[in-house]
Amino acid sequence: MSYKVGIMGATGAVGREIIEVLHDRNFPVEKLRLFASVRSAGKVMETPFGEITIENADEADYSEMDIAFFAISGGWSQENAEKATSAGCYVIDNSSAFRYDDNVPLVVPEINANAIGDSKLIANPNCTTAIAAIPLYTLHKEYGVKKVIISTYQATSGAGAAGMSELTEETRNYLEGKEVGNKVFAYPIAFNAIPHIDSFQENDYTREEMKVVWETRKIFSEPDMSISCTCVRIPTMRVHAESIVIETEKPVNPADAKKLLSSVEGVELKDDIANNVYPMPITATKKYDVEVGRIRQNLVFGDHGLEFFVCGDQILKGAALNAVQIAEKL
Ligand SMILES: NC(=O)C1=CN([C@@H]2O[C@H](COP(=O)(O)OP(=O)(O)OC[C@H]3O[C@@H](n4cnc5c(N)ncnc54)[C@H](OP(=O)(O)O)[C@@H]3O)[C@@H](O)[C@H]2O)C=CC1
Ligand SMILES: N[C@@H](CC(=O)OP(=O)(O)O)C(=O)O
Repeated sequence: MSYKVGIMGATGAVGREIIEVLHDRNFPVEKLRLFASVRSAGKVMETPFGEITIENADEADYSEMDIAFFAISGGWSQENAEKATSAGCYVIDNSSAFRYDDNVPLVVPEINANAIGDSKLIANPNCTTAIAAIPLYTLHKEYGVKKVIISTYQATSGAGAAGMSELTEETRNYLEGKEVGNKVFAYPIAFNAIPHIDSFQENDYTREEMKVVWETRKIFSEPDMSISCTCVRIPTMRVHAESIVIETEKPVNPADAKKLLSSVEGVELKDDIANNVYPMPITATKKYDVEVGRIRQNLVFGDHGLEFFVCGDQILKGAALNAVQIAEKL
């Protein structure tokens, strides 16, 4: 069995990576179609599947596709998902448009693949959420996680291809002594750290921070889990890093937690401080597994608390890889 696959937003940071992951994982593709805006329509893209001419996403005929990966924007997904699913096409949506809809499964396959059921529309989680999810869920199952506090260090590619270009251009401007500006980010990103990702909410958290709360609860089926997050943009190209503190129901110790996490699919334990081994964006880049390390007993919660650091390629596990894993489950 092989499938007719469409990628909507194929020229973007996530779309490009979906093409690579489909090829790398030998997804059974009968025909691959690439779609983007009218600006890109007609251009030819080099892919591991050969040269493919980009089509206008607004004119897609979904009856010609079995699965469509949506990687454009929330608004575009809102406008087009129904058209696709009613034509019999499965939609795996990378945007936040449907994640909080009770009728749409929000899936990290290693955790809640069974939530897919017979839904034609499946939401892919926020990247910060997806990267923390597997180590957190593993510890939750074993020790019962009562409270979670996360601080993030998020890469510019989280803001798409334009975010990466702004980092490169503004770093060059800075080093050449030229005026430094900003369009994608709220302030110049070069040599900076900006505690502001997505819009501010009524409770003074940002929407990115609240996504971690809402989505973790939904994926874990734990509607009351106590979670708080601070999201910060830093001048890296890709990979989101997260410092995570948990309080647990049962006593927990770092040695047992390391042993547990070392056996989990999707996690690479990088924890050997004697040899300076720990997670970092430069080692986690283009890696499917999320790196986990710096695991230690938390000083505040004592033997009922852990503190650790994760680094995950947010274009992969936070978007393209997770989306393709959902397609594999389908
Ligand atoms: N970057 C990340 O780490 C993550 C992103 N996501 C989500 O994935 C989606 C895509 O993000 P990302 O790849 O980063 O974004 P990019 O800005 O890098 O890419 C956007 C893509 O959408 C296309 N596009 C833009 N406007 C339109 C339009 N009006 N009609 C049709 N196509 C259009 C672009 O085509 P063209 O080149 O022709 O302009 C491009 O292919 C978003 O919903 C984002 O929130 C989710 C998790 C992580
Ligand atoms: N907001 C994330 C990336 C992203 O697109 O997330 P979402 O799919 O939840 O909008 C970041 O900027 O790092």
